[in-house]
Amino acid sequence: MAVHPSPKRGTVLVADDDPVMRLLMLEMLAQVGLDAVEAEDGPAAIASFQRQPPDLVLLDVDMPNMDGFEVCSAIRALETHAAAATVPIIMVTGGDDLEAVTHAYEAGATDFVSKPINWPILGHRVLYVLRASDAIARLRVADAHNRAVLAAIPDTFFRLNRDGVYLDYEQGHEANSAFPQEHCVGRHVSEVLPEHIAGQLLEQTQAVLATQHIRSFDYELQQGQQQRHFEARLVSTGAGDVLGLVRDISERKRAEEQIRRLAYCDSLTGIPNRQAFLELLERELAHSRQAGKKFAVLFMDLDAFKRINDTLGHNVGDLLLQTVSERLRETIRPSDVVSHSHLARLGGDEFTILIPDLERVENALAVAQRVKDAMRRPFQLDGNEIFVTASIGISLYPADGEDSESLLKYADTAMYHAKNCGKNNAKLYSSSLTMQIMSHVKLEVGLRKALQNNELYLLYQPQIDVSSAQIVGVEALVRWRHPEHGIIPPNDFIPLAEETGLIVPIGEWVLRTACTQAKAWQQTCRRAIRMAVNLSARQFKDENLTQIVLSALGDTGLEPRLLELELTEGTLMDDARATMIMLEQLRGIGVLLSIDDFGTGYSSMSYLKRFDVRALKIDKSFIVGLPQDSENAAITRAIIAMAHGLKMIVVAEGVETGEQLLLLEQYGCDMAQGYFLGRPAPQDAITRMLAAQRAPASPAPP
Ligand SMILES: Nc1nc2c(ncn2[C@@H]2O[C@@H]3COP(=O)(O)O[C@H]4[C@@H](O)[C@H](n5cnc6c(=O)[nH]c(N)nc65)O[C@@H]4COP(=O)(O)O[C@H]3[C@H]2O)c(=O)[nH]1
Repeated sequence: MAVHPSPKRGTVLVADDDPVMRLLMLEMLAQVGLDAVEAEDGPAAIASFQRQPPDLVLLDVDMPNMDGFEVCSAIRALETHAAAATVPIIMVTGGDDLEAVTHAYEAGATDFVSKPINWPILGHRVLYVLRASDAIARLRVADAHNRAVLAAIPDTFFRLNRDGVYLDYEQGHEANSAFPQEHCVGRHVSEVLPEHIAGQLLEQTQAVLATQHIRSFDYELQQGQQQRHFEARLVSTGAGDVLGLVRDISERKRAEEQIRRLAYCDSLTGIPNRQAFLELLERELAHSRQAGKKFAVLFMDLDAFKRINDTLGHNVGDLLLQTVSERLRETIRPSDVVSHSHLARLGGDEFTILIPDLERVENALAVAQRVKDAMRRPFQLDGNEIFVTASIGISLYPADGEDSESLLKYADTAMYHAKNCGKNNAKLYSSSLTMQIMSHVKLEVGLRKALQNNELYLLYQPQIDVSSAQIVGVEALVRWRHPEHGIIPPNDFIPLAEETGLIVPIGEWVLRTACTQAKAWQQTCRRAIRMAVNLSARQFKDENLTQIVLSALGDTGLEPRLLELELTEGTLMDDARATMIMLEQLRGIGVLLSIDDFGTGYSSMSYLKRFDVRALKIDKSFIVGLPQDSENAAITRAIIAMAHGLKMIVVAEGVETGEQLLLLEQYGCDMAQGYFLGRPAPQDAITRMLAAQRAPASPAPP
C-alpha cells in the first residue's frame, strides 16, 4: 500500500445505513484529527472507494441490500486499485456475535469493533489500526526491497541459527555451487557440507555471534571433475542467527593462479624463475633453521652457451635452454641420493637446484655429477649436434652461509671457481675458497706493483753438455721478492700473471734482463752462454712478441743464436695456424726454439716435426724415478731416439743424481739440467761456476 503523507492524519470511509451512527462516528474521528467521507449503504461505499480510496474503511455489518461482509469482500476484490488489497477495514459487528467476527476476518477485515460502541475510544482504535497498517506497509516495502537486492546479487544467501541449522536458503543466480533449497532448509550444516567445511562454518558462525563482526572464509568444493572455490561472508542478523552470502570465486582464483604463474614461471622453459627461487630459498631457510636441517644450493652454468648463441643463432640457443631444463628436470627426480629437489632458471644459461634435507655433502656432489653427465650427452637441435658441458658451484646451509643472498652468491662464486679449474667441473664453496679468492685479489694488486718496485729478479740454472760436462747454457727462472710474504716461486704467480695479462710486461722484463746478463757473461767470461727463457702461451699469442724479442736483442747486443725461447706443448697445440706464423717470424729473427716439459702434453712426434724446433726438454717427471723406474726409462730412451731421428737435440730436466746423469749419457741424451748439476742461482754464483770451468775450445755451444 502506498502511504500518502497528508497534513491530516488520514481519511476514513464510514459506511452505515444509520445516519445517527454515521454522525457520531464522524464526530469521534474528527476529535482525533481524522477526515471522513460517508456512505449510506454498501454500493455507495464501494463507489466512494473507487472514486478515491480512503486510508481506512469503517464498515457496519448490518446494512440493507448488501451487508458489510459483502462490501468488505467486494473492496478486497477491486483489482483496479492497488490499495484495495491492503487498506485496513474495521467491521462494526453486533454484541457477542462471535460468528460475525469470524465471518468478518474471512471476508478480509483487518479488525472489528463490537456494539455497543465505546465512543470515546473509537477514534484511538482507528488511529492504532492506521499506524499498524502503516508499519505493515513499510515492512512490505522493506521486504520487497530486500528481495530485489538479493535477486540482484549473484551470491547464494542463507540464514543459519546458532546451532548450525539452515533457516533459509536462496540459491544465487550465478552459483554453480549451491545446493537446492529443499536440500538445506531445516537441515544441519554437517548434513549439507563436507565435514571440514561444516566445521569451519560453525566455528565462524559462533565467532560472528560472539563478536557481532562480519567474518569471511574461503573453501573449496569438488563438483564432478571440477574443483570450485567459494568465499563465504557471515554477518549477525541481531536475532541470534547469522546471515551468510556465498560467492563462487573460482574465476578469480584461476586469474590469480595465472598471474602467479606468469610472475613465478620462466616463460621459455616453464620452470620456476629467479623470483620463485628466491622465495623458495627463503622458505627453505626458515624451515631448515627451525628443523635444524642442512640444504645445498647448486649453481649451474653452461660452458659454451654464448658461443652456441652467437654461431647458431638465438633460436637454437632457446631450444638448447629448453632441452637443458628438461634434462635437468629428469636428472633431479627423486632418487636414492635425494628425495626431492627444486629446479629454477635464474636467467640466461644459469640454472639453480635446491636440495633440501641434505644428509651428506656427498649427495650434493652426486647430484652435480649426474647433472654434468646429463649435459655431456650430445644435444640434437634443429639438425645440429651440439656438445656442451656445465660448470657447477655448490654452497651449503649452514656451513657456508645463513642467508639466501650469501648462499646464492657463494654458489655462484664456486661455479666460477669450477670454470677456472677447467670447465665441466663441480666445486664446493667453502670458506677457504673465499680466503683463496681474497688472497688472489691481494696477490694481483701486489703483482701489478712488483715490476715498478723492482721486486722481481732472475735466477739462472746451468744446462750442461752431457759428453763434455761443460756449462753451455742457462735457463732464466723468475722469482718475486714479496715485501710481506718473502720469496714467491713462479708457479705461485705466473698463472695469475697469465690470467691478468701481466705476463706480457713481466715476460718482456725477463727477456731484457736475461739478454743483458747473457751479453755480460759473453763479455766478462769470454764465454758464449746460451740463455733459455720461458715463454707462456699468452706471450706467444701477443702480436708484438717478435718486436719485443727484436728490441731486447737489439738493445742488449746479444746475438739471436744465443737466445733460446722455451715453449710448452700446450702453447704450440693451441692454434696451429697462428702458431706456425709466429714460429716462422721467430725463426726469421734467428733465435732458437725448444719444447719445454715434453711428455706431459699430447703432441705426437710427427706433429712436432712441423714446428721445426731445435730441442726437446724431457719433463722432470720422467727423470725423477730413474734408473729404477723401467717404464720411464723406456719412454726417456724412446723420446731421445725419436728426437734424434727428427734432428732435434734432447735436454733432460730435473737431473738430481749422478746415476741419472750416467744413464742419460748412455741413452745418448745431449744436455742435462737439474739440482745435481746446479740449482737455479743468482748471476754471480753462475759467474763463479763459469770461471771455475775451463773455457771450451769452441766459442759456440752445441
Ligand atoms: N724437483 C726438481 N726441480 C728442478 C730441478 N732442476 C730444476 N728444477 C725446477 O724445475 C723448473 C724448471 O723450469 P720450467 O720447467 O721451465 O718451469 C718453470 C716455468 O714454466 C715457469 N717460469 C719460471 N720462470 C718463468 C718466466 O720467466 N717466464 C715464464 N713464462 N714462466 C716461468 O715456472 C716454472 C717453475 O719454475 P721454478 O719453480 O723455477 O722451477 C724450475 C726449476 O727450479 C731438479 O733437479 N729437481
